[in-house]
Amino acid sequence: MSKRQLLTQAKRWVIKIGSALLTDNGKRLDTQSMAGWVDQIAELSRLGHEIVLVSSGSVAAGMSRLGWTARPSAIHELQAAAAVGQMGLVQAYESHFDTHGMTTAQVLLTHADLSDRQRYLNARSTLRSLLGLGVIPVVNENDTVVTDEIRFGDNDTLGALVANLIEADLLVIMTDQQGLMTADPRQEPTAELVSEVMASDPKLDLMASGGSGQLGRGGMATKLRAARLAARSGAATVIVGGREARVLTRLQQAELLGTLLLPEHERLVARKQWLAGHLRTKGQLVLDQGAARVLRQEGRSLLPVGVKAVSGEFQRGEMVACVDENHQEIARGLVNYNALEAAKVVGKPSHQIQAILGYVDEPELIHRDNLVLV
Ligand SMILES: Nc1ncnc2c1ncn2[C@@H]1O[C@H](COP(=O)(O)OP(=O)(O)O)[C@@H](O)[C@H]1O
Ligand SMILES: N[C@@H](CCC(=O)OP(=O)(O)O)C(=O)O
Repeated sequence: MSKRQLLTQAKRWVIKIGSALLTDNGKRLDTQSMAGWVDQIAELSRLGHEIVLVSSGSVAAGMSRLGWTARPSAIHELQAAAAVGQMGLVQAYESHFDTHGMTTAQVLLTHADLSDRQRYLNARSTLRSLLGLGVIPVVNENDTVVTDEIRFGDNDTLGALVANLIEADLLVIMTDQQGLMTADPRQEPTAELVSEVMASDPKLDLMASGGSGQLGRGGMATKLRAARLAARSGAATVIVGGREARVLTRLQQAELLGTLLLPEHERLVARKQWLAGHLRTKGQLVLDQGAARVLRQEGRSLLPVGVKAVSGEFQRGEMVACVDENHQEIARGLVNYNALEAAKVVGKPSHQIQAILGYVDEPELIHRDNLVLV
């Protein structure tokens, strides 16, 4: 199977569109191109792919609405432009998606949001709910409250963080070059396109060391870093020229476009390695014999009904150990309920969670994707 078949099979895509591409010479939003990408995203969605769009362009759109011709350097002016421009940006997406009968949602995030556990979980469940509802989330940085990000314009990293957050299979970074080239094509006209490579390959650092274009901020270095970040949760990345005709649908058909950066491990393996190695356990769940057996032998999710006792203090999303009746550890995983809630629902069938807690987040205590056997 060609590696490009990965793209046809990738269920969940994060598509990042950079400033360099979105703005018509930095003067205004290129709404005609935006309409073209929206048409393709609508097509991908009809084919069963789930899409989160990460779109830059608020600063440039704001500059044009405010009648500014040069990008300001003062942070508060950039933030003001972004606040004005974000309105135009989401308006343009909303109206184009509407022609396909599709609904969009605006999600503004900061890197700090994603490093706070509770906010991370909230962002994750919001995005998952939106995808479940068939809505297209349109994500940008919350420029009103950030400083460095707006200065370095690093939506590439945001795209990768979103890919990690929703466990995407694929991150597509659309930019103004055809992909990652052997050198910055603005300086080296003979530079050639790299078609397929492992994201971790050290020789890429030198290739991507050139700066950015006039309008973009991050250049290739942030795109490479984003691909490596996405690879940590097992997602592949494609860096591709967004001006190429029907670029997204052609990628979906496994056509050789742009640069494919591959992860070392497939998504679930990468995620489980990360789970196993990175988190401390905050509590324990004692399983009955049946639950211990299905976890060990069939790799299934852990339901509350198979748990006899809960100990420790843990929050939703934290790591707990699953032990058998002899206190032998079987597995560990990220728990869907906090210690108090878990204590109330253990031993009970999942359909009773609603009646016991007054709400239900998930039917499992630990989903199998979040569970590693030890
Ligand atoms: N090896 C490379 N291959 C392709 N582009 C490169 C490379 N090194 C640096 N660049 C520069 O990166 C720019 C794209 O990044 P950037 O301007 O930040 O765009 P965006 O707004 O899409 O994030 C290109 O226009 C190019 O000048
Ligand atoms: N959030 C800001 C800046 C983001 C930005 O420029 O990022 P990038 O497209 O990666 O260079 C905006 O929407 O203009």
